[in-house]
Amino acid sequence: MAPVPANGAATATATTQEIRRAQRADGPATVLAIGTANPETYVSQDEYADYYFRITKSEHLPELKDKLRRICNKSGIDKRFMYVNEDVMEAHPEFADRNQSSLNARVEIASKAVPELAAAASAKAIAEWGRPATDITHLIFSTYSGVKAPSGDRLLASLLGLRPNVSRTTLSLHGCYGGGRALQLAKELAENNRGARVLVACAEMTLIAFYGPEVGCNDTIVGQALFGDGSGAVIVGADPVDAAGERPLFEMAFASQTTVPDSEGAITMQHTKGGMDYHIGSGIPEMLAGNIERCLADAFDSIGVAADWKDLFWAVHPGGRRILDLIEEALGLDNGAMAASRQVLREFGNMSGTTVIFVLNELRRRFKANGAEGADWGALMAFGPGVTIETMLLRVAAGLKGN
Ligand SMILES: CC(C)(COP(=O)(O)OP(=O)(O)OC[C@H]1O[C@@H](n2cnc3c(N)ncnc32)[C@H](O)[C@@H]1OP(=O)(O)O)[C@@H](O)C(=O)NCCC(=O)NCCSC(=O)/C=C/c1ccc(O)cc1
Repeated sequence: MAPVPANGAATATATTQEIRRAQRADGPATVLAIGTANPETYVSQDEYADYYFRITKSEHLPELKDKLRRICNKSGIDKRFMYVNEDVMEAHPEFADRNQSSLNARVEIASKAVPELAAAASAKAIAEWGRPATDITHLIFSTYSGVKAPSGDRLLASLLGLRPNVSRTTLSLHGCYGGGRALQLAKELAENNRGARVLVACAEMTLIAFYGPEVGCNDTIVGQALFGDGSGAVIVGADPVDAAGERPLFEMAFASQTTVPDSEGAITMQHTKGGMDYHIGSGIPEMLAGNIERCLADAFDSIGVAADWKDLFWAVHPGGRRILDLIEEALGLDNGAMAASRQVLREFGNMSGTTVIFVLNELRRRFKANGAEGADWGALMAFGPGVTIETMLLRVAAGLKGN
């Protein structure tokens, strides 16, 4: 057997197994940096019902406006950032009516604006990471907000000045679990490619699914009360290089995906000539609360760690206030356990797959403020169409300990 040098490079006579072993990282994937971005304009939740019915010229539907106001009041949201504003609606009045053809115009705008928003979040993550953008080896871009080919990952790579042989992947239509999916793939890439540095960028804009209210379509009212725009970026890599200033924030210990049986119709998304249609079933909070403990227990069993839910930190996708309430209840947690998720929901709303990265960022901020005292294991959970539940077990890493 030919020896493999200490730097991991295989010699010319090495076996394929030795080459394979040399390609793998030694340690687990870690989160090395996080960045977030939002469009410039935001709307306060108190004013949203008046604003939305005005810009979609729907004042003739006062009952629906009252319903939207009722849901906004119970949403746990203070404000949301959105690309769509009065100027966009002036320029594209057809966006208000989903029975008119508008998909082309939406995709035209989104195919530039969404990668630009992703570039803003990614640039912040790269600056925090401290290494040149050309050291990024893999890019995973997740969005459903208007896709065409060549896909947004190509534009994003060129906006950031990534190297020509960066290995790019776009994920689409994963809805609110896109961030969880992208992070799991980043973990696999980082652990299977020694030295890999994976940029995960998620960006969503409600532009693709923004239209006026319709009698009989309560999904639109619920969506209008909850969804916002944002982008989150994470740099993932194993075996952090101290000399390059890399300081790991979280270790990614385990990741899994679960599909809830008989749930196909519960959350759906589909492109139509008038944008993207979506359906949000009324029992989603109950469905998630009824399935989440099994996912967590299976994940911890897989790695042989006995966990008490009360001792974990939580990065749960805030799909809606009631989802957080029911999950906390199902797991027997205190009302403060999901404070990071609730804060992100309050400040930004539900930004689909991007939201969980904002929650991770908020957790990091909180840990930095208290030196990560007492924290060790945590769970990141994201949900979306399928119904799909993404679970990732995290561990606080060196970069969060001490101030
Ligand atoms: C904040 C909510 C919406 C309301 O709070 P509540 O404590 O349940 O309050 P109420 O029980 O008093 O309900 C208020 C109103 O909301 C209505 N409602 C309550 N969920 C529903 C319901 N899924 N249907 C249709 N009426 C409802 C409910 O019927 C009621 O109507 P009304 O009696 O006329 O006042 C709460 O139910 C909540 O957090 N629900 C979870 C929402 C949810 O499932 N989110 C996860 C899915 S997210 C997703 O699929 C994303 C897709 C997406 C797609 C496109 C994008 O651009 C971005 C994203």
